[in-house]
Amino acid sequence: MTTHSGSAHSWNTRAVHAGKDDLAALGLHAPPIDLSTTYPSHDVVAEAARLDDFAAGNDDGGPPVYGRVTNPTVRRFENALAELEGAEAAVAFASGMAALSACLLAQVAAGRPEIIGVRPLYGTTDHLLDSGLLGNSVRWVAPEEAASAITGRTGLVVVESPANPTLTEVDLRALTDACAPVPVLVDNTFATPVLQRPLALGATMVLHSATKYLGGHGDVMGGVIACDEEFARSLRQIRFVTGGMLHPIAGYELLRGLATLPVRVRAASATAAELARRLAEHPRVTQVYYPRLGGAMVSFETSADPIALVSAVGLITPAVSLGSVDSLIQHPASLTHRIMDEVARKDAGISPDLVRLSVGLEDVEDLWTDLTQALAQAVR
Ligand code: MET
Repeated sequence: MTTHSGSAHSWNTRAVHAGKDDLAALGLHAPPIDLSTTYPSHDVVAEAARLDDFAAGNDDGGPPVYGRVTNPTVRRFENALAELEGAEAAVAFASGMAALSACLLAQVAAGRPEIIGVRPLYGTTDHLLDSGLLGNSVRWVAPEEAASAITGRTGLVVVESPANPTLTEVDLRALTDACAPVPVLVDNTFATPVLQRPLALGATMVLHSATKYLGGHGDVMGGVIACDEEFARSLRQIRFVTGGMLHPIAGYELLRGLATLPVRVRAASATAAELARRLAEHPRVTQVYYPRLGGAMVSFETSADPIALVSAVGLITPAVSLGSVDSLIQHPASLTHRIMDEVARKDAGISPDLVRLSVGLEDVEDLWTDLTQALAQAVR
């Protein structure tokens, strides 16, 4: 029997095959979707033992017991994403926020409720940390101050790079070296494992809003943490009791999305880089933000009316979210980062003039035509 070994093939090849290596032997091509909420067992004693094991956060790949606890289709996506991020394990949730919440709850429950946050972060992430809703506290610091903010009760350093919405980049290697052994969680949603694998740079956990590039088509919501097996156990324990499990259909769609992730990200990034270059020369654009790392997100400040600009697009869709095959544009101060108060937004460097563009797979000339006509219309 021919099998695909993780080490024998390139990363791009693994993006296509990860999580599916057993399919041919099963006589299948597409991964099966298991929608069972419960699983029959005539061996109550064995079933009880498995449930105890799941409650302790273990998942040995054996038979499931209940759909809130584990699911074979979701497990395929978790295994694939873990492989692509270079992690021992991954734990999937119903959304990126559910995934982040599980990380916070795990650290709060372990008696390490102090979080060190590096701004900017996605607005609701910032709000979750700042509000202390899950029993945590937060200290906001610049990356180079993070290590000196650590105490015996620090549970996590939270950073996003490139960051939502300013695309600010952090030297992850320097940050993780300085903060060790305190765990560093990197939100890798914008970069994706195509452009950056934070665990190889010393991060402890990688967070994805899988809704974005991993899904890639704007039709599936999910979140996932890639980490070592020890953290994965804590996260599964939290998911067991909070019920934030990813739906199996979402697991299927996310696994399907991974296969095209490298080509989607590279194609959209090339277009985004060109748009960033053109925007920098546009008379109504005062500042362009585009990561050194590349990627398909471009943000810019405009002397035009940013709200009118977002309303004036035709081909591009005025909407929050990102990472879809089609381009989306939005005004962070009004929408994705609205929940932060004005002082926090200022601290994060988010200007009221900032517009965030998620570049899709359309032709660059069509996108440029739409952007320039919208910029021309958007008078203050
Ligand atoms: C409700 S606002 C958000 C969604 C998404 N995280 C974004 O940054 O666009």
